[in-house]
Amino acid sequence: MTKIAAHDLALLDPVQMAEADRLTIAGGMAGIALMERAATAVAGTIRRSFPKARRIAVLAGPGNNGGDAWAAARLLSEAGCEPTVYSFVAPDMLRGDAALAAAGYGGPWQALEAFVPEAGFDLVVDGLFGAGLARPVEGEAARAIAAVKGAKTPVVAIDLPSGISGASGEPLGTVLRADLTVTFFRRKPGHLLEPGRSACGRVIVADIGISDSVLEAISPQVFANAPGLFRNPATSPRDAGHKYDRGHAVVFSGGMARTGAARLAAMAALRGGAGLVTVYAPGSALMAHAAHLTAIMLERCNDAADFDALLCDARTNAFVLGPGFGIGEDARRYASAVLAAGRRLVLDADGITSFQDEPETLFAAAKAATSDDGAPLVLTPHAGEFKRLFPDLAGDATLSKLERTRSAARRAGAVVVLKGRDTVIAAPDGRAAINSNGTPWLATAGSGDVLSGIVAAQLAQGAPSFEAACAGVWMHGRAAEHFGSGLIAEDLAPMLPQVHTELAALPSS
Ligand SMILES: NC(=O)C1=CN([C@@H]2O[C@H](COP(=O)(O)OP(=O)(O)OC[C@H]3O[C@@H](n4cnc5c(N)ncnc54)[C@H](OP(=O)(O)O)[C@@H]3O)[C@@H](O)[C@H]2O)[C@@H](O)CC1
Ligand SMILES: [K+]
Repeated sequence: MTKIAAHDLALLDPVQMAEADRLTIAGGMAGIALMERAATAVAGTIRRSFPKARRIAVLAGPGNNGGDAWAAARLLSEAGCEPTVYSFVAPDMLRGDAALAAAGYGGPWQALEAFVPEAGFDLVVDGLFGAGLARPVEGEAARAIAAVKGAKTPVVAIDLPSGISGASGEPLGTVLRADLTVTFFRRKPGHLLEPGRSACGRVIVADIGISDSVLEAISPQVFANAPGLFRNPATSPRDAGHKYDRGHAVVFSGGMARTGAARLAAMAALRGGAGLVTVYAPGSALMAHAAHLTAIMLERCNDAADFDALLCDARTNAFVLGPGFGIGEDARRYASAVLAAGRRLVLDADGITSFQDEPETLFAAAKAATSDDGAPLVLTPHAGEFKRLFPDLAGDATLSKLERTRSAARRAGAVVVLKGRDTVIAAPDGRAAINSNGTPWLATAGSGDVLSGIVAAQLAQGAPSFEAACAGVWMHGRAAEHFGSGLIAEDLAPMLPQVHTELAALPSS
């Protein structure tokens, strides 16, 4: 992972953002100057995105989010708009920079109680609560938010939609839904994690003069998932490349009636960039596979003896176990053998469920196999499968999806990909990424099988497990975007060449 690219993708929680603020002020910039720049970004975005908006209701809270709102109201007024500020507290109750911003305004304002969105406003600006949201939004603020929801007026949120936690994306009391959110310096996890992401609308990140160098001190570990986080080896094939340079992925198949999932994963592994792909199938399933597979190879794997013989081929370097495999002892034995042989493993679906009663066996095998190259195991659970391996984390309502996934990765000694609209990828060393591409059509049968194959392809090509998982999740989402509406799982792998082409066209980092 290159430093600069990853820094562009860093997500800062409210504590880290406050530290960025503190370091910037300690470096000589006045707090009010930062607020003024934030307000300039908000007012400028409004003028560009809503050029016809004249009558603007500006809701201002008790802290610096409110301060941004007062300063933006002044700038909008100077630009010829007609803002009215509705303040949560009497302006003489404001402190610090927010008090200075309110004192500089001089236009019309009223108490928040007087706010009725039906009063002919073209736009509402939400400056009630941002990073400092500390408890559920109730009372007068909740009433104002409900009134905004009832009206059809567009909403621009400052930093975060009020009621959304910047750290977790979770709602705290009544939540405002914005059409556009202007945040500062870097996005926050709450802009990508649901339901925060949906509440934000479009997110614009404004430069307010905080230097990238503060990130060195903060050393963020959470990132937005995007190509800057990974390098796809398939996009830079060596001139005289050999198929073995791109690795040999193996997909375990279930029995005769359940072979489709393995083929979906296998085709995704091949299209995902693995040089060779083989399906290991029980004897009963060989004919079904033979009738369908062409570029993908097939081997009989009936039992441990077959598997031990197959493992002698040291070129097989990345395995997928789970899709359509069946739950039980075979899955546990093969998974443990793959890890013990120093190969890398994507464990999905039935493979995960097979360890429901003994997760510690899996975690111990993953840790024992961890080397300087990092964690050899990638787990790709959906929420239900996650609960089977980590019931306490799944049931802890105080944890965000991000915290849950990071804790699971640490405990398991594995990269954990907790799937969903806001898939979180976490490594045992604390790094995490939040994915935001893809379409609702990805929620379709077999989609997860395809993901496990794409991740295995990146492992086969030698990508470290965290980067492989980030790349796989991103490519999977992007393939769905390329296809568009009506997607079924079979449509994903054929879209991967376009995704490779796109990745290859990006400037190398
Ligand atoms: N950091 C930066 O670099 C920059 C930050 N900037 C801006 O500052 C914002 C952060 O400001 P902030 O820290 O003052 O927090 P903010 O969101 O205004 O809320 C705190 C206030 O709300 C109150 N309160 C909380 N929850 C409540 C509830 N449910 N119901 C009622 N009250 C509640 C809380 O009260 P308390 O908990 O203290 O009793 C306190 O009074 C940030 O989002 C961005 O817009 C920019 O200017 C540029 C640079
Ligand atoms: K806000």
